[in-house]
Amino acid sequence: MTTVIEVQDLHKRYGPKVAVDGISFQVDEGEIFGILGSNGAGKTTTVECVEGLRRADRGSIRVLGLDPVRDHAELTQRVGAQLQEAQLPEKLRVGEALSLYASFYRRPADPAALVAALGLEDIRSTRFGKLSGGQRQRVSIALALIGNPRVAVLDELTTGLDPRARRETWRLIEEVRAGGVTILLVTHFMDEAERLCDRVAVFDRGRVVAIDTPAALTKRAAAQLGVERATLEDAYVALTGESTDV
Ligand SMILES: Nc1ncnc2c1ncn2[C@@H]1O[C@H](COP(=O)(O)OP(=O)(O)OP(=O)(O)O)[C@@H](O)[C@H]1O
Repeated sequence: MTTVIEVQDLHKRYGPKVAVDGISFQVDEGEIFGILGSNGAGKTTTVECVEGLRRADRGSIRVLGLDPVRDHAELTQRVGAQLQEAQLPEKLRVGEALSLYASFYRRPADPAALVAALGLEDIRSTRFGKLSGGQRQRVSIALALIGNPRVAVLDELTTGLDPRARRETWRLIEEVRAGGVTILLVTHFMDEAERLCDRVAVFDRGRVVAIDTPAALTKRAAAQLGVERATLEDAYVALTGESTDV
Protein backbone atom coordinates (compact mmCIF):
# COMPACT_ATOMS: atom_id res chain seq x y z
CA MET A 1 0.00 0.00 0.00
CA THR A 2 1.41 3.38 -0.96
CA THR A 3 1.23 6.16 1.60
CA VAL A 4 -0.01 9.33 -0.03
CA ILE A 5 -0.24 11.67 2.96
CA GLU A 6 1.99 11.36 5.98
CA VAL A 7 1.60 13.71 8.94
CA GLN A 8 3.93 13.25 11.87
CA ASP A 9 3.76 14.97 15.21
CA LEU A 10 2.23 18.15 13.83
CA HIS A 11 2.10 21.15 16.17
CA LYS A 12 0.57 24.53 15.52
CA ARG A 13 -0.36 27.35 17.84
CA TYR A 14 -1.87 30.78 17.25
CA GLY A 15 -0.29 32.98 19.90
CA PRO A 16 -1.10 31.28 23.19
CA LYS A 17 -3.80 29.09 21.62
CA VAL A 18 -2.65 25.55 20.87
CA ALA A 19 -4.65 24.47 17.81
CA VAL A 20 -2.82 21.26 16.91
CA ASP A 21 -0.95 19.38 19.58
CA GLY A 22 1.01 16.48 18.12
CA ILE A 23 -1.18 15.09 15.35
CA SER A 24 0.00 12.08 13.34
CA PHE A 25 -1.77 10.04 10.67
CA GLN A 26 -1.19 8.45 7.30
CA VAL A 27 -3.48 8.17 4.33
CA ASP A 28 -3.06 5.35 1.83
CA GLU A 29 -3.55 5.62 -1.89
CA GLY A 30 -7.20 5.30 -2.91
CA GLU A 31 -8.60 5.80 0.57
CA ILE A 32 -11.36 8.08 1.67
CA PHE A 33 -9.87 9.18 4.97
CA GLY A 34 -12.04 11.20 7.32
CA ILE A 35 -11.08 13.76 9.93
CA LEU A 36 -13.89 13.98 12.45
CA GLY A 37 -14.08 16.42 15.31
CA SER A 38 -16.01 19.23 16.91
CA ASN A 39 -15.50 22.98 16.41
CA GLY A 40 -12.00 23.99 17.28
CA ALA A 41 -10.58 20.45 17.30
CA GLY A 42 -7.84 21.48 14.87
CA LYS A 43 -9.21 19.92 11.69
CA THR A 44 -8.96 22.93 9.40
CA THR A 45 -5.55 23.93 10.72
CA THR A 46 -4.31 20.42 10.00
CA VAL A 47 -5.63 20.27 6.44
CA GLU A 48 -4.35 23.76 5.74
CA CYS A 49 -0.89 22.56 6.77
CA VAL A 50 -1.36 19.51 4.51
CA GLU A 51 -2.24 21.87 1.64
CA GLY A 52 0.76 24.05 2.41
CA LEU A 53 -1.44 27.05 3.21
CA ARG A 54 -0.08 27.19 6.75
CA ARG A 55 3.34 26.44 8.08
CA ALA A 56 3.46 24.03 11.02
CA ASP A 57 5.43 25.04 14.11
CA ARG A 58 6.81 21.53 14.41
CA GLY A 59 6.41 18.10 12.87
CA SER A 60 6.65 16.84 9.33
CA ILE A 61 4.21 16.48 6.46
CA ARG A 62 4.65 14.71 3.16
CA VAL A 63 2.01 14.65 0.47
CA LEU A 64 2.85 12.47 -2.54
CA GLY A 65 6.42 12.70 -1.28
CA LEU A 66 6.36 16.52 -1.39
CA ASP A 67 6.86 19.04 1.37
CA PRO A 68 3.68 21.15 1.20
CA VAL A 69 5.45 24.42 1.99
CA ARG A 70 8.75 23.98 0.20
CA ASP A 71 7.23 22.25 -2.83
CA HIS A 72 4.03 24.26 -2.83
CA ALA A 73 3.91 24.98 -6.56
CA GLU A 74 4.25 21.31 -7.43
CA LEU A 75 1.79 20.32 -4.72
CA THR A 76 -0.94 22.59 -6.06
CA GLN A 77 -0.65 20.81 -9.40
CA ARG A 78 -1.36 17.46 -7.79
CA VAL A 79 -3.67 18.18 -4.88
CA GLY A 80 -7.17 19.54 -5.40
CA ALA A 81 -8.75 21.57 -2.63
CA GLN A 82 -12.36 22.50 -2.23
CA LEU A 83 -12.77 26.25 -2.23
CA GLN A 84 -14.92 28.14 0.15
CA GLU A 85 -17.77 29.52 -1.94
CA ALA A 86 -17.01 33.13 -1.11
CA GLN A 87 -13.80 32.81 -3.09
CA LEU A 88 -15.62 32.89 -6.44
CA PRO A 89 -17.02 36.07 -7.97
CA GLU A 90 -20.82 36.05 -8.02
CA LYS A 91 -20.96 37.00 -11.69
CA LEU A 92 -18.68 34.27 -12.97
CA ARG A 93 -20.53 31.55 -14.89
CA VAL A 94 -19.96 27.92 -13.97
CA GLY A 95 -18.42 27.04 -17.34
CA GLU A 96 -16.15 30.09 -17.20
CA ALA A 97 -14.97 29.18 -13.71
CA LEU A 98 -14.09 25.67 -14.85
CA SER A 99 -12.16 26.93 -17.89
CA LEU A 100 -10.37 29.52 -15.80
CA TYR A 101 -9.33 26.99 -13.18
CA ALA A 102 -8.36 24.46 -15.84
CA SER A 103 -5.90 27.02 -17.18
CA PHE A 104 -3.98 26.96 -13.88
CA TYR A 105 -2.96 23.34 -14.35
CA ARG A 106 -0.43 21.56 -16.52
CA ARG A 107 -2.69 18.59 -17.18
CA PRO A 108 -6.24 19.61 -16.37
CA ALA A 109 -9.27 17.38 -16.59
CA ASP A 110 -11.52 17.96 -19.57
CA PRO A 111 -14.05 20.54 -18.32
CA ALA A 112 -16.79 19.04 -20.52
CA ALA A 113 -16.22 15.58 -19.08
CA LEU A 114 -16.29 16.95 -15.55
CA VAL A 115 -19.48 18.87 -16.27
CA ALA A 116 -21.09 15.65 -17.44
CA ALA A 117 -19.74 13.58 -14.55
CA LEU A 118 -20.99 16.04 -11.95
CA GLY A 119 -24.32 16.70 -13.65
CA LEU A 120 -23.59 20.38 -14.22
CA GLU A 121 -24.87 20.59 -17.81
CA ASP A 122 -27.95 22.59 -16.91
CA ILE A 123 -26.06 25.20 -14.93
CA ARG A 124 -23.06 25.65 -17.17
CA SER A 125 -24.14 29.16 -18.12
CA THR A 126 -25.49 30.08 -14.71
CA ARG A 127 -23.70 32.76 -12.73
CA PHE A 128 -22.21 31.60 -9.46
CA GLY A 129 -24.37 34.02 -7.48
CA LYS A 130 -27.55 32.38 -8.78
CA LEU A 131 -26.73 28.80 -7.80
CA SER A 132 -28.48 26.87 -5.02
CA GLY A 133 -26.46 25.52 -2.12
CA GLY A 134 -26.32 22.04 -3.62
CA GLN A 135 -25.26 23.39 -7.00
CA ARG A 136 -22.51 25.48 -5.46
CA GLN A 137 -21.29 22.47 -3.60
CA ARG A 138 -21.10 20.45 -6.80
CA VAL A 139 -19.24 23.25 -8.54
CA SER A 140 -16.77 23.48 -5.68
CA ILE A 141 -16.14 19.74 -5.98
CA ALA A 142 -15.68 20.15 -9.74
CA LEU A 143 -13.13 22.89 -9.13
CA ALA A 144 -11.29 20.66 -6.66
CA LEU A 145 -11.04 18.04 -9.41
CA ILE A 146 -10.35 20.23 -12.44
CA GLY A 147 -6.58 19.85 -12.10
CA ASN A 148 -6.85 16.07 -12.36
CA PRO A 149 -5.46 15.70 -8.84
CA ARG A 150 -4.15 12.53 -7.24
CA VAL A 151 -5.45 13.79 -3.90
CA ALA A 152 -8.53 15.86 -3.10
CA VAL A 153 -9.01 17.67 0.20
CA LEU A 154 -12.67 18.28 0.90
CA ASP A 155 -13.61 20.37 3.93
CA GLU A 156 -17.25 20.48 5.08
CA LEU A 157 -18.38 18.70 1.96
CA THR A 158 -22.12 18.61 2.62
CA THR A 159 -22.63 21.41 5.11
CA GLY A 160 -25.83 23.25 4.25
CA LEU A 161 -27.16 20.64 1.84
CA ASP A 162 -30.57 19.00 2.05
CA PRO A 163 -30.70 15.20 2.55
CA ARG A 164 -31.10 14.40 -1.13
CA ALA A 165 -28.23 16.65 -2.20
CA ARG A 166 -26.08 15.11 0.52
CA ARG A 167 -26.76 11.60 -0.74
CA GLU A 168 -26.00 12.69 -4.30
CA THR A 169 -22.76 14.28 -3.17
CA TRP A 170 -21.75 11.10 -1.36
CA ARG A 171 -22.37 9.05 -4.48
CA LEU A 172 -20.27 11.49 -6.42
CA ILE A 173 -17.38 11.23 -3.98
CA GLU A 174 -17.48 7.46 -4.24
CA GLU A 175 -17.23 7.77 -8.02
CA VAL A 176 -14.29 10.13 -7.68
CA ARG A 177 -12.52 7.65 -5.47
CA ALA A 178 -13.34 4.85 -7.91
CA GLY A 179 -11.44 6.95 -10.44
CA GLY A 180 -8.32 6.55 -8.29
CA VAL A 181 -8.31 9.82 -6.35
CA THR A 182 -7.31 9.68 -2.69
CA ILE A 183 -9.65 11.78 -0.57
CA LEU A 184 -9.05 13.58 2.70
CA LEU A 185 -12.47 14.53 4.02
CA VAL A 186 -13.07 16.89 6.92
CA THR A 187 -16.50 16.46 8.41
CA HIS A 188 -18.71 17.20 11.37
CA PHE A 189 -21.20 14.56 10.36
CA MET A 190 -21.15 11.06 11.80
CA ASP A 191 -23.43 9.61 9.13
CA GLU A 192 -21.21 11.03 6.41
CA ALA A 193 -18.08 9.56 7.98
CA GLU A 194 -19.76 6.21 8.51
CA ARG A 195 -21.08 6.07 4.98
CA LEU A 196 -18.03 7.34 3.09
CA CYS A 197 -14.82 6.85 4.99
CA ASP A 198 -12.59 3.81 4.89
CA ARG A 199 -10.88 5.11 8.01
CA VAL A 200 -11.51 7.99 10.33
CA ALA A 201 -9.22 9.98 12.61
CA VAL A 202 -11.13 11.37 15.57
CA PHE A 203 -9.70 14.74 16.60
CA ASP A 204 -10.25 16.14 20.05
CA ARG A 205 -8.71 19.40 21.22
CA GLY A 206 -5.76 19.28 18.85
CA ARG A 207 -5.03 15.59 19.28
CA VAL A 208 -5.94 12.36 17.55
CA VAL A 209 -7.83 10.16 20.00
CA ALA A 210 -8.50 7.27 17.60
CA ILE A 211 -7.82 6.18 14.04
CA ASP A 212 -9.68 3.21 12.64
CA THR A 213 -12.40 2.03 10.32
CA PRO A 214 -15.90 3.18 11.27
CA ALA A 215 -16.79 -0.49 11.81
CA ALA A 216 -13.94 -1.04 14.26
CA LEU A 217 -14.72 2.18 16.12
CA THR A 218 -18.40 1.26 16.52
CA LYS A 219 -17.54 -2.29 17.55
CA ARG A 220 -15.23 -1.03 20.24
CA ALA A 221 -17.85 1.43 21.46
CA ALA A 222 -20.48 -1.32 21.60
CA ALA A 223 -18.19 -3.48 23.74
CA GLN A 224 -17.42 -0.53 25.98
CA LEU A 225 -21.09 0.34 26.40
CA GLY A 226 -22.13 -3.30 26.80
CA VAL A 227 -24.61 -3.12 23.93
CA GLU A 228 -24.97 -5.18 20.80
CA ARG A 229 -24.63 -2.37 18.28
CA ALA A 230 -23.31 1.14 18.58
CA THR A 231 -23.24 3.99 16.10
CA LEU A 232 -20.25 6.09 15.14
CA GLU A 233 -21.88 8.82 17.17
CA ASP A 234 -21.73 6.58 20.25
CA ALA A 235 -18.08 5.88 19.50
CA TYR A 236 -17.38 9.59 19.12
CA VAL A 237 -19.01 10.41 22.45
CA ALA A 238 -17.11 7.60 24.17
CA LEU A 239 -13.82 8.86 22.72
CA THR A 240 -14.21 12.57 23.25
CA GLY A 241 -16.71 12.85 26.07
CA GLU A 242 -18.61 15.32 23.92
CA SER A 243 -22.26 15.21 23.12
CA THR A 244 -23.17 14.35 19.60
CA ASP A 245 -23.90 17.66 18.00
CA VAL A 246 -20.45 18.21 16.55
N1 LIG B 1 -5.98 32.30 12.56
C1 LIG B 1 -6.25 31.97 13.81
N2 LIG B 1 -5.90 32.76 14.85
C2 LIG B 1 -6.14 32.40 16.12
N3 LIG B 1 -6.74 31.26 16.49
C3 LIG B 1 -7.13 30.41 15.51
C4 LIG B 1 -6.90 30.73 14.13
N4 LIG B 1 -7.38 29.71 13.38
C5 LIG B 1 -7.89 28.82 14.26
N5 LIG B 1 -7.72 29.24 15.53
C6 LIG B 1 -8.10 28.51 16.75
O1 LIG B 1 -7.45 27.26 16.75
C7 LIG B 1 -8.32 26.21 17.17
C8 LIG B 1 -8.43 25.16 16.06
O2 LIG B 1 -9.11 25.74 14.96
P1 LIG B 1 -9.43 24.94 13.62
O3 LIG B 1 -10.14 25.87 12.71
O4 LIG B 1 -8.24 24.25 13.12
O5 LIG B 1 -10.45 23.85 14.18
P2 LIG B 1 -11.55 23.04 13.40
O6 LIG B 1 -11.52 21.68 14.02
O7 LIG B 1 -11.34 23.12 11.95
O8 LIG B 1 -12.88 23.76 13.80
P3 LIG B 1 -14.16 24.12 12.89
O9 LIG B 1 -14.89 22.84 12.77
O10 LIG B 1 -14.87 25.12 13.73
O11 LIG B 1 -13.64 24.66 11.60
C9 LIG B 1 -9.63 26.88 17.50
O12 LIG B 1 -9.67 27.11 18.89
C10 LIG B 1 -9.59 28.19 16.76
O13 LIG B 1 -10.31 29.19 17.45
